[in-house]
Amino acid sequence: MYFKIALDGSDSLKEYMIRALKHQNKFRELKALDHISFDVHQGEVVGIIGTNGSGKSTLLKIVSGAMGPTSGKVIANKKKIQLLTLGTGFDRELTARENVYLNGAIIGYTKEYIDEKYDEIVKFAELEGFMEERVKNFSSGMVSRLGFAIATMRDTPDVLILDEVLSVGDMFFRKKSHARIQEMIHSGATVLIVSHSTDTILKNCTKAVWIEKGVQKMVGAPKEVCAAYQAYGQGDR
Ligand SMILES: Nc1ncnc2c1ncn2[C@@H]1O[C@H](COP(=O)(O)OP(=O)(O)OP(=O)(O)O)[C@@H](O)[C@H]1O
Repeated sequence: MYFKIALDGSDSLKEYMIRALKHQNKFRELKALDHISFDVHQGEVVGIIGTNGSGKSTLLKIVSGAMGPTSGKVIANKKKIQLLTLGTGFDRELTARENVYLNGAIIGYTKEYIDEKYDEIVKFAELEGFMEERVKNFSSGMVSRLGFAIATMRDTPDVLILDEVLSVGDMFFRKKSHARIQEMIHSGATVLIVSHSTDTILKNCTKAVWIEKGVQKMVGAPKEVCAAYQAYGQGDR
């Protein structure tokens, strides 16, 4: 997977467009993922680890179909895959209530579905009494709780992809969100989890994939893969 990175960044979209028309924009290519290949069987819970910028989120976006790879392919039933990331699709100028509808629509819920689930979402996020407040006045924990409640309110899909959603909120909310994710995992879904916590991988996963700087370093039992990753982190990188 290649990304085009601008070499001399424009300060505004207007400047970018003018440069584009004059063919003045210069780019370099960044290889974000290189020859990644692994199988995931039904019911497996696969943990993906790697240091910052290794390509984990890019991989999840490709698997979910949110992004097309430059080359290679993902063989999966795309209709039944759900990517769960937090913090996308919030407008801080809108109220929390408005954001439930906006964020829900982005995820693909209908208005009727959100109407039906609204009270449940507010209760799970523990934001009763705050829903008419603008989100810009919320703490980051409150925003994350709302995002988590919206994203996990639907029935579990066949393939569930979780991008760093297990470290949300304070310790009490984290316990609750962990239980919700466990429920989804144990409902028989195939799950892909990105996490920086090897503890999370060891507790939840049946297989682990370690990706480092876009390259697949290891695929195997979580215990072995996490041990190799930790040894790498402690040594010279
Ligand atoms: N849309 C994009 N355009 C350009 N470069 C991108 C884009 N998305 C990701 N990248 C680059 O691709 C590389 C991999 O990014 P990615 O977000 O997949 O890593 P990650 O392993 O999920 O990182 P982190 O652990 O920090 O969340 C990074 O160098 C990043 O800057």
